[in-house]
Amino acid sequence: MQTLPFIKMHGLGNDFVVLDGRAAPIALSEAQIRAIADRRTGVGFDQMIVIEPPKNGADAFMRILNADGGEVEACGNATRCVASWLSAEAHKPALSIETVVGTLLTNVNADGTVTVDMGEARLGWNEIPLAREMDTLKVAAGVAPLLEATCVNVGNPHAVYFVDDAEAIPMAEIGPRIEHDPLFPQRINVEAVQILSPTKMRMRVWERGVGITRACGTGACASLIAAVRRGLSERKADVILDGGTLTIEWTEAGRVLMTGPVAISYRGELEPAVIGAA
Ligand SMILES: N[C@@H](CCC[C@H](N)C(=O)O)C(=O)O
Repeated sequence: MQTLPFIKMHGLGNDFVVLDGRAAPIALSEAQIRAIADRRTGVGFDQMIVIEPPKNGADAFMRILNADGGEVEACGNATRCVASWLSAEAHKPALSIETVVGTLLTNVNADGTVTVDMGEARLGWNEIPLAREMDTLKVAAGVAPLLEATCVNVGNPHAVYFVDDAEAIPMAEIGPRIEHDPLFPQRINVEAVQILSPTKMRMRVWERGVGITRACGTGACASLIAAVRRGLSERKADVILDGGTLTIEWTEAGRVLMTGPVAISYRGELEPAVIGAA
């Protein structure tokens, strides 16, 4: 087995190993992904991204894998990172990137930040999905002090809890219990959100399949949408995460726009001993 080149990127500390599978397919088992995700013996990442040839005429397809090895539908920060990399390569700021749940439009802005149009949020109970019919605005589920969620699907599922003090929430303890609540048949990403003003909120996250991360783009989108639905926020606001700030807008037309910085940390090659660890 040969070495496998990768780029390590991050959006606000939400970090990614990005593999280029356009010229030759890359198929890794869940065990291999987990081995590469190991922060001591592998590289370490929140998500692994495999760029593949487009299936429907976009600029590229991106496959998204959580650190636990499971494939997921959406990752806002990784989409912005991939857009930045592919835009530089293609010498054009605007791209279309396919994912398993649809094609996303991206733009590298003049200041280097990247905006992604995450599409339309889904708010129906069976679109989150929840295990049984209920109003997704107020879902009685969770673990104290997170007891009533607003659920939003922005490609992936989120349970957003509004709190008085986000720093006081023991996310590492509560997050995994909510993630695995049977009400959420596909498990769920968990956000604790403190409203600071109608245009600013603080968000902490427990990511499905990963754990605590410094930022979650789709989580920031879900938080803004949940806050608008509850009358707590304007349609455009800054979401302050552990790793920095994303600007999120839910347009009147229903599109969800996310803007923020991206960075390349380093380029490297995965050794066969790591890839083959499984
Ligand atoms: N970090 C991401 C979300 C990654 C996927 C998530 N853990 C899930 O399982 O849905 C983002 O920036 O959106």
